[in-house]
Amino acid sequence: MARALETPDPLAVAIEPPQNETPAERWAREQREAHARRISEQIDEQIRAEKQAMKKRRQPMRLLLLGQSESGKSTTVKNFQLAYAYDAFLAERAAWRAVIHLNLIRSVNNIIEILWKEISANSSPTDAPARSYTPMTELHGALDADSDDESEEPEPSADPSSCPLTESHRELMLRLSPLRQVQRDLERSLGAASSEELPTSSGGAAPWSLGGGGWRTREFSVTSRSGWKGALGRIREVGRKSIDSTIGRYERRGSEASSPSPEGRVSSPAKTGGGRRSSVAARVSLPERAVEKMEDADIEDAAEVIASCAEDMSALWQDPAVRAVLSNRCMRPEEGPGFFLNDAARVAARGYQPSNDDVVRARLRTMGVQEHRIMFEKGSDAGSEWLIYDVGGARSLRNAWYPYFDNINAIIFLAPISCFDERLAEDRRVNRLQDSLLLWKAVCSTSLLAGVQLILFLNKCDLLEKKLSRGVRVVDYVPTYGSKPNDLESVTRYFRSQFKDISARHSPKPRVFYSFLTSVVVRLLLLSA
Ligand SMILES: Nc1nc2c(ncn2[C@@H]2O[C@H](COP(=O)(O)OP(=O)(O)OP(=O)(O)O)[C@@H](O)[C@H]2O)c(=O)[nH]1
Ligand SMILES: [Mg+2]
Repeated sequence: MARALETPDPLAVAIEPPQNETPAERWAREQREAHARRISEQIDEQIRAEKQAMKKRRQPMRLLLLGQSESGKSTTVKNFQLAYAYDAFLAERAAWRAVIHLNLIRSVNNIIEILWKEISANSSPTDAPARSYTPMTELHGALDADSDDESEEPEPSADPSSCPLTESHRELMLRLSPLRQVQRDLERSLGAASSEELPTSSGGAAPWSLGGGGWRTREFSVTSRSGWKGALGRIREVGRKSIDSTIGRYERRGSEASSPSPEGRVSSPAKTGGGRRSSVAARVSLPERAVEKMEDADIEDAAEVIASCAEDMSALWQDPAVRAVLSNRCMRPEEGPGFFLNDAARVAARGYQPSNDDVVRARLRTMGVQEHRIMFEKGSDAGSEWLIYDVGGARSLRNAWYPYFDNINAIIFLAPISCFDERLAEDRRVNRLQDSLLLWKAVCSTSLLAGVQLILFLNKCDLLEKKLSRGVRVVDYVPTYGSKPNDLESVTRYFRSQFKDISARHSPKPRVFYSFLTSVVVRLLLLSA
């Protein structure tokens, strides 16, 4: 033990300065030691930074998509999935078939509504169809921004000779009448998101900014795998049924719900049950199903009826007289969401499987907030995870946004700038562009988002370009536009400056303004930055 204490510490011996060290040697040694210390500290710092970065990388990037209804939020998510989570996209692709079918037949039914209205307006009171017409919410027509007139369709002249529709058009429409019931069945199957009706809202553009309703918990949250996709994902191969009996069921339902009486009149849904059926609609008579709940097999039934109507649907859309009626009423269904009539033959065909583009173009309203998890498989972000929150943009759904403002890294705000001449579906008094600007202002000024990066997508530039080239004048709806040229470049520059100005004036602290001109329906096409 005593020997051990007498032994010098080998470490101290190793680092002690050499004996007989001259001042110059000492200075050089100290320089060397200081340099080694600096290097060591640098290495420590580097290790610390790498650890931090790794920790950060494990934290998912949280991205929130905001914007009014039909601004393109869900379409943007589909684009992200296509680019970065293709396997997940593929897994869900087949489930979109029913949505696309619903989109297709909704266009057909809406057009038929207009045609009946045209016939009714040009008929004498005795042979006018006795029915009430549901408002068109999906077709985009011209609007007068300053007008308080709530009517959506210009009334045609009441001159019977001016009506281009003939008896053969009536027959075509009657043959397609089973699609009304198919629409109802698919809507029931797909749930509230597929309904055309939305509660009107008195909450303004940004209800959370009014206080009170903004502090709700995430009660509306649903994940991307729940809801209708889950239900449709369970669809299994069902035994093929007799096409005739399937069509017969729908013809019976359709005839009772809305097909014309033998005099060619259309009975209102309230008048179902009585009366004789037309020769077209009553080929097969089957007992009414007791249970109305849609099952997997019913979706297949709907697909069969749609397939049997494929030719008639194409004929309706290609018909010059039908186009003339739509055009007279300033109706452009082809510019509305979820328009598939140009592809009716393909989409309605038996065995149809949606393509990637079909899925991107399909329209299904988002209810509540959907969470999408994307794991980057390649590129500089490989291994990192993104959580994308896609919200329902209708005014009545915006209260659910506020809880998602917390702990978010970035927001993509979509403003559809082609909508400068359209009204909000939830509140017909409000111009859609005006609603987007109000919403943008509320988002910019929300203090909880003061440190969050906002990225603005001025979307639907493809539709804007079409509209402008048709001669729709921005100044007629946005008087402050003045006499500037009515071309894409000038219009987008003006709209962008409006959004930029709001960001600069209403952000609680300075933030960089990032904006892009986009047409997300054509693969998140960034037209310019
Ligand atoms: N032509 C064109 N259509 C677009 C564009 N972006 C979206 N759409 C279409 O507009 C419709 C509505 O788009 P969605 O992405 O469902 O809109 P959303 O913002 O999610 O709407 P909500 O879920 O109601 O809030 C879809 O049918 C899209 O295909 C675009 O840039 N150009
Ligand atoms: Mg959506």
